[in-house]
Amino acid sequence: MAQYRVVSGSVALITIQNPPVNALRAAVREGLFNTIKRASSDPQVRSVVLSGHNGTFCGGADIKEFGNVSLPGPHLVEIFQLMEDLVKPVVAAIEGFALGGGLELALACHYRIGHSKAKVGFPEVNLGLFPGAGGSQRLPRLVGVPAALDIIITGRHVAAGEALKLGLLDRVIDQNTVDAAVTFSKIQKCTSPPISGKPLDNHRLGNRPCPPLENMDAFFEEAMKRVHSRARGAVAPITCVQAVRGAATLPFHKGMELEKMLLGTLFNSAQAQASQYCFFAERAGARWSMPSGARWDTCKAKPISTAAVIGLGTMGRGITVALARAGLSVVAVETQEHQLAEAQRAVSRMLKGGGRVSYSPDLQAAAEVDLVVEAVFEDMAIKEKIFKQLSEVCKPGTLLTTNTSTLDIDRLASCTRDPQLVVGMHFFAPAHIMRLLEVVYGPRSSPEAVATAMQLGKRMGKVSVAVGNCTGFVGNRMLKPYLEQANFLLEEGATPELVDAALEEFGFPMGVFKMSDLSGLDVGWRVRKEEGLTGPGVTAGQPMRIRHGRRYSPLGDLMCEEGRYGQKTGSGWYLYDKPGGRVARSDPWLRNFLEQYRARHGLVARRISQQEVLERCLYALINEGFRVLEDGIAASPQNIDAIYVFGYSWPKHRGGPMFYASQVGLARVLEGLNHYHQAHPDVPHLEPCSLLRRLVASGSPPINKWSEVVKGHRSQL
Ligand SMILES: CC/C=C\C/C=C/C(=O)SCCNC(=O)CCNC(=O)[C@H](O)C(C)(C)COP(=O)(O)OP(=O)(O)OC[C@H]1O[C@@H](n2cnc3c(N)ncnc32)[C@H](O)[C@@H]1OP(=O)(O)O
Repeated sequence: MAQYRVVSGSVALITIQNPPVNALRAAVREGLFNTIKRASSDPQVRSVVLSGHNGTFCGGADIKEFGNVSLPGPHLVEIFQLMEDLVKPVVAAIEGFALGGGLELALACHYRIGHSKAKVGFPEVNLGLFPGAGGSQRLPRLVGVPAALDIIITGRHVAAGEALKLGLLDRVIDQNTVDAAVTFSKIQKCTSPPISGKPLDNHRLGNRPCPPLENMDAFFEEAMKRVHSRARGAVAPITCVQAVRGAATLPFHKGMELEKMLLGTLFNSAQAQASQYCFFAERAGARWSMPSGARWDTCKAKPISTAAVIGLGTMGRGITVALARAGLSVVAVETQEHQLAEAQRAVSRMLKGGGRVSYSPDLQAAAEVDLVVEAVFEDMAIKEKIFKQLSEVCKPGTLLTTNTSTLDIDRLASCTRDPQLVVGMHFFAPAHIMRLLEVVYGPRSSPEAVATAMQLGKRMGKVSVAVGNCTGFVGNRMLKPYLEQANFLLEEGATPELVDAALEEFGFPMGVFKMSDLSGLDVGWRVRKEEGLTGPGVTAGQPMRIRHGRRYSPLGDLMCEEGRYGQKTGSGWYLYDKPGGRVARSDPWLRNFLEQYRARHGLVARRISQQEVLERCLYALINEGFRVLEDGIAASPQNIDAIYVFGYSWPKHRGGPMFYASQVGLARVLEGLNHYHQAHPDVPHLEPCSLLRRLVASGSPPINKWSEVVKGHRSQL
């Protein structure tokens, strides 16, 4: 766990060994504690080098241990103090990553030498924590308060070059880092009078004062304001500011006491648990499986080096950029000449002149590629035609994928020669930025096709989740009842402002109505027309607020009929200063419109609380999530949560909808749904799904045990 060797005659080389990232689990902490003591008392040893096995220094504390009430083995703070106090120079040899507790370990060393490709950082804030093993106190003393606060609050990875400039690293080298650190440590020994300890004092960060900061009060006030407005209810970023303020104002030992107290408030908090759950949910998608039993570890991906993107609207352009950035050679096809020229300019701008992209107005240009992503207009007839053509044009074995967000993958597959080569690759806008990729398999998609799309997602840096084929797949299927509830709430007396405020306070960056204005109200309108819910498909005399015997809200359709498509037309649920404007203002027209609508339909507006908004919107969405599990469309609640956190901006500190349901308590969610369904019996989305009932009847097991209940439940359906 921590290997000890004496090298070069007098250097104790301590190597952390805990693959894959050398996380500091109990046995590693034990090993570090013992080897530091050994180096201290070994008369042959004059200096110490600390390194990580297999090219990674240390990925920090072991997140898997965090569920424990008290962590076993020696505490990191104790180990780091022992190391800092050592009277022999200690040098960190940093290759790969030094993150979280790994960077705190390096800060407790007297010197830090990094490889030019190394990355350091404090990502704890993403786990609902902050650097609570001395990092919040030592980093500001080394690099100053503003730089330290930025690193701690953002959780970003700092490249070696920047770390050198900040003074976080003493040297950056391109050669073998351990060898360089060994040589460096011996020089320190030669220039330092032996064993007195005094010459190292300036390198013990705990002994140093924080570099002074002018206008400190104003600086921290401003920082706190910024964090409050961005944190959207997350507590960890606020604690980061409090801890760094402690470093700037208190002596080290007092700062450490404050750090301990603050960490105590976060460590087992609901937000920390939710954020840490997200860490593992993000990675769980890679271990995909299909109902056929095909799995990630038994299916091989096809090699892909060339791709074609068909259709260069906003999505197609983003997809082209994402593929090119992943190193593929891309043919971008758009039949409309003016759109092609515009897309070429936009893609070049985004790629800043890099990437291998060629452009063509002709589908024939896709003849030789390994994979196609179709990203044309969301219209089944057009897509079917393109898939037929692609099937004739492309070389045998080309994977044909579609970016459709709702349409039937299997229907598209049936237009092709090789339906097993067809899968969905559902990107999220903007496609070159948003992390999520839903990889949708149809009943005939081959495991190899799924493996290839998943592998490509990984190359693009996406969080890829394999899901089954149904209308809307996982994400949009669950979104439908959420949007529906928001519209019903408007009918009953709420305003877009009230609904959005509740959701934004919950932690979404944008409420549902601001989000609809951003994406364009016409998108859903077109889908509803295709589904025959509105437009010419609706039979004359059909009541406006009922479809297929269920409650229906035509509000979105009426807005579109008024030409209010959202930001793009300058008005939607809100008013904007111009078409394309971004700042939403309340619109008196809308208030009037809603009043008239309610009067026309005999609806009496009532006061609606934020709690009702949250419960109806979120519980309806969660209920559909249980149906998705029940139908086997998603393989696990973790997959659903990853989709929501990385594709729909569900707040990470709430852990995704299914995790949130487990935190609220399944019985309470069930009770809420029962209550709202009784009040609205014509809304099937509010009727609790049978899997939820069964989970509650099974005693509401923790989320990692749901799969057993799901299996039993599905076998009986
Ligand atoms: C008690 C004291 C309290 C506070 C002080 C200290 C707190 C901390 O240190 S919290 C931990 C801070 N560190 C991190 O947040 C780093 C987390 N890891 C990563 O960001 C990445 O893993 C990486 C950048 C280090 C490497 O990325 P990559 O090469 O893409 O690998 P993976 O992310 O797929 O990870 C591989 C494998 O390792 C598991 N893992 C990674 N880090 C940890 C960890 N710190 N603890 C436990 N497990 C870790 C990860 O889950 C992957 O395994 P699975 O595929 O099985 O999930």
